[in-house]
Amino acid sequence: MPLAKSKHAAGLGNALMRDRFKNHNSNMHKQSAGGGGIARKDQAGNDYITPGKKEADWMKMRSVTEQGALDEFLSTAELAGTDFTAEKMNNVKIIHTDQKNPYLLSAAEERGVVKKQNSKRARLTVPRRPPWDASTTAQELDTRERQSLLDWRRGLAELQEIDDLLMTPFERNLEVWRQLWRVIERSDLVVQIVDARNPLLFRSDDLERYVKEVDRKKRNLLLVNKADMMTLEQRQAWAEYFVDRGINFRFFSAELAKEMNEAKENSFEGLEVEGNEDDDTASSDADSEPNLDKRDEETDAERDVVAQKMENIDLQDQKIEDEKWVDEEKVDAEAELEGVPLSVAEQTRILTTDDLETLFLQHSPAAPNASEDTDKPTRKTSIGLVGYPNVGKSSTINALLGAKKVSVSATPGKTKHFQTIHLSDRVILCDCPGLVFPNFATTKAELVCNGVLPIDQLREYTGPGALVAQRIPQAFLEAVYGMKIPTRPVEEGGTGIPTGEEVLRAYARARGFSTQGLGQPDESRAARHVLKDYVKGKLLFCHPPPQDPPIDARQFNRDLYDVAHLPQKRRAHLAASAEASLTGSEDPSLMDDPNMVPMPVPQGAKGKSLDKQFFGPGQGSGTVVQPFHHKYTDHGKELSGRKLKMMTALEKDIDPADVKTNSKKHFKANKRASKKVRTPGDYD
Ligand SMILES: Nc1nc2c(ncn2[C@@H]2O[C@H](COP(=O)(O)OP(=O)(O)OP(=O)(O)O)[C@@H](O)[C@H]2O)c(=O)[nH]1
Repeated sequence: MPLAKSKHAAGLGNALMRDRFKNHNSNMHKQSAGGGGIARKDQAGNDYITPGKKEADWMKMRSVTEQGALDEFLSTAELAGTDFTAEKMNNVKIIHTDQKNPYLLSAAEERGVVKKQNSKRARLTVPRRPPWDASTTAQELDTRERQSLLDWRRGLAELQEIDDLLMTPFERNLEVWRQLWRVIERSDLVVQIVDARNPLLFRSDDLERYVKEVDRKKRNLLLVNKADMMTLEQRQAWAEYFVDRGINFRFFSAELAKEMNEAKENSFEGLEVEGNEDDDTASSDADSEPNLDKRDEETDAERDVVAQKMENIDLQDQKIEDEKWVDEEKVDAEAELEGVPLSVAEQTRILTTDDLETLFLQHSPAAPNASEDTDKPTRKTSIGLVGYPNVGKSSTINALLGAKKVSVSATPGKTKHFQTIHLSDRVILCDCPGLVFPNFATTKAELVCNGVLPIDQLREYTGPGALVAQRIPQAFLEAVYGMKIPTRPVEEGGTGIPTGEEVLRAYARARGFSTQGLGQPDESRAARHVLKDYVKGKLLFCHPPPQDPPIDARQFNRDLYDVAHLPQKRRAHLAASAEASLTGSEDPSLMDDPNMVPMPVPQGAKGKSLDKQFFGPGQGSGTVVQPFHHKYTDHGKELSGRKLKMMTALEKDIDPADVKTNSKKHFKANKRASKKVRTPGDYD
């Protein structure tokens, strides 16, 4: 029998191997056939497959950022069109294994790294298009472009490998850079869009230099998008930083602009309905408000929201007026050069789409030399829009167009081809594919938190998890997620701030995410959810501008963690809880939830220190999503009996194995059943 068993086992193993390789080979065969690849044999009898034209076209616009060692080596060799052996010698990588903390840096280490980065910053360049003229053939230009990109990549590889500096996963695909070159060549104004939460990570100052190299007359603008995520104070701090460095910048929020567009549209629709006398629902009495009376509740609610939005927009204008006391003399250096002196109030204002279009028109080709008899430019003003994936280029264009003409994605990397959009008969927009510029980063964890490295493929989550725990105050995390984060007491060595592990375990328990086997809280899965919330801005953190001594980041962000920044549903819970405590009545949903933590209610109706311009109800709340309801469920039904006991045990940190079961047989059945338990998060 034992012989028979082992024979059987060996047979199965071999069969599996045969099966796997058979499938693999046939898949490969199918792929190469489907891609239109051409198979060749060299003199030594080796097989080569080159991608067919169809496949190459599809592949060439793919964004190439992070490459494995082999891919990097192969593509470098391909660009160089040279011999593999020689390239291999130049590309030897030194792997450092002696780092104390592989994921995060201590404050002292970070200072050291930043100092080193600053000394090498001049080498962070974007690739230049090699010079060409009418006599250059397409073939020659192609070769020169490849050579230029190769030289550039070698320079950056040196920074990474010899100087041991961590960099953003910058774009390596020549096709994508070619798109950027075209956009720059066409544009009168190149708008670099950056995420307001960390403008310097997303900004390439060398790009601005390059724009000027191409043509001195071209202008640069740093458009700090997602400014709805900042307080006025934060915008002031950044404005000061940009002004000091002569950077031409403006704040914008595609999200707010969209809300304003919608509010306007809705109010127009409202007016139309009210004014429509042919409407069946209209009363014959012209003095009354017949249509309003006849509207259903939903429409009334919509009107309230629109009215609230319009009120906030008025508030914004009022506040801008109020702010004019601020030093009117201080002007933006480059803006002044361009003849547009800006007050500090203007610098910190979030532009509307109309403002932005007016700003674009100031860069009309005819504008600088416009004489009395030529008030019309000879051609449309070209505006290039450039930036990392997901900074909001499509949203900005949509907001400018006032209607959905370009699809907006929540996944990075949607815009892949440079496209032109006629904004008006005077302005044309050139939308460049999202591309990652070479920049320094302190840790990979930082890149993950900034949405530059994708979360779905994340294996090392403890570093980014720790950053979230350090940055977002515990009370806010607890209030957003309706959970309690148990932390190690200070007497036992705790720091008073939860660790990443503590946050992720608490979240996993609250959502019922547990690992297979021992059923421990699934921190990895929790990390993916929490990090996505951070990237979306549901867990909000804005980087302060660098200065010496550094600005305290917690202090800089303190006004972002109040009730007004909680998701709508959590706010409703808190309001109900406050009311219940005043009236003495019980709100079962809150009283039953032992993990619900009260948030400090801010002074004043909306919080004393809030930037009311942009954080009124509904304003800039695009980042807020519905929080989960903290109840264990099985296919939508609330858990009961043993399953609930198991989950509760997990929550209390009791080993589920210690939970009493009715019988062994019953336990096995439950175990089988519990494998099928899916929480709504499984399908996220
Ligand atoms: N809060 C807030 N979110 C924004 C703003 N602008 C864009 N977003 C969000 O950011 C995400 C990315 O926006 P997109 O417009 O698709 O970004 P993109 O730069 O065009 O991205 P690619 O198409 O990948 O190049 C979306 O989830 C938007 O809702 C803004 O001003 N405020």
